[in-house]
Amino acid sequence: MLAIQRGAMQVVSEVLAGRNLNDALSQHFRQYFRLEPAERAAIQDISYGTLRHLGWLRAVLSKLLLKPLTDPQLEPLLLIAIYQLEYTRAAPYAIVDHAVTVTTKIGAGGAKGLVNAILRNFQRQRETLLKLGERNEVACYSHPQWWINLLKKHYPTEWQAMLATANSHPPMTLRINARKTDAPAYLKLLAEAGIAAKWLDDAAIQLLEAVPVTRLPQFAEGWVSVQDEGAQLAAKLLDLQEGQSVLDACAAPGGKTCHMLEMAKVDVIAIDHDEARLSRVHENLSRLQLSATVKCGDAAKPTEWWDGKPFDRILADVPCSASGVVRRHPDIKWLRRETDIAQFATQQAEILDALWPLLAEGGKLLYATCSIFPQENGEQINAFLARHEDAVLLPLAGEIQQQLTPNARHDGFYYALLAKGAPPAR
Ligand SMILES: C[S@@+](CC[C@H](N)C(=O)[O-])C[C@H]1O[C@@H](n2cnc3c(N)ncnc32)[C@H](O)[C@@H]1O
Repeated sequence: MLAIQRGAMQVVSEVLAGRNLNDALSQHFRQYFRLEPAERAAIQDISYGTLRHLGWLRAVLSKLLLKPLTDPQLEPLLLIAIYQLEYTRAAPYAIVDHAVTVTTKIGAGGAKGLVNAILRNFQRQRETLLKLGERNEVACYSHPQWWINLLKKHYPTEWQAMLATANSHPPMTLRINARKTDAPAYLKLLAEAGIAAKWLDDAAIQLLEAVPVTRLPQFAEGWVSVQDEGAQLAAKLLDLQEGQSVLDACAAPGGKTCHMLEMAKVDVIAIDHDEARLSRVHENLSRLQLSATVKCGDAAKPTEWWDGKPFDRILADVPCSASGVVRRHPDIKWLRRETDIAQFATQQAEILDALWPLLAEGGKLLYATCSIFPQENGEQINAFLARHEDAVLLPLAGEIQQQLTPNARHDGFYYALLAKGAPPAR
């Protein structure tokens, strides 16, 4: 357990210093390449869990500390150890003993007694500490206060359920490649492989328990991809017709690009401004045996990459707060600042305004975010409609709500389908 605790401590410490959780984990696994798969999985689980429950864990720690910690490494070590004591099945004595040993290994041996005392006090005072959330919303919901306040304001009846969902484990959902098979046939393959699953809708199948993709039948052959059910709506809402030209303006890692190509014979240009992330688009296209034109470019500056031919369909899956997918990325809620929301909204408006002239008359643009904050969603689209007289907001097919809030089936998403017509005569 030493390598596990030390690893989780280092990863959580990096995130608390401002680093993205996935990057911190990948870097750790590159550096400690001899870790066993089970050790990697445990480091990942403890890091995710600690960040999921960070609000409560920090409240507990501050209650147990009589004075501030002098060594910055001790906070993440104590947080992950308290997380393990409360949420994992590891033996409590081993958690405490190993945390004390890690204290020495990281050169903080002088704090061994303190680490031991805090963890033992946690065990003794657990019942009282569990009640910390009664008077402290950050401890109760493990989200920053500004985030809780925004949800209370915009979702007065749903906010508590939304925060609870954001702290839960996300479902693993598959998208069946319609060019290779269909959902009923793939469900049979899953059953034969001993993987329990249920069919949600169209191409979406939810696994009852997450498995590594290498266990999925025909994954390498491109029969299936991992994609949330909410994300699978984008390609469906675009109403694609054979032969259309489609721009996917913020495409990486290519989940929606590939879904569009699986659904219809269309010509897709996939743009993203992040060269490194574009390699994932190439990988996905290649595994699924699909093809698109992939270009590195800034969606807000089309003159740098657009050949002047209007598109029939545009998908603007814009950068956003990602507040609808926090259960998949629990670092997000701690790394975001309230002021980031307005910055995202400005960036999104720039992208939308820059893409609108690229849409053919009669064409459709789908604006998408994985955010639950109205400033990036409904308010953004209302402001866009006020600026563009030739834009019309269309109802979504199948009476799908524009704002999807996260639930047991899908993550939080927002969709607005805009059609381009002539501006009204004056
Ligand atoms: C929500 S993700 C897109 C997910 C993708 N559509 C999918 O389904 O797999 C947003 C993407 O926008 C890209 N991005 C952000 N700002 C951009 C810009 N100005 N121009 C182009 N891409 C941008 C990011 O690099 C990121 O890959």
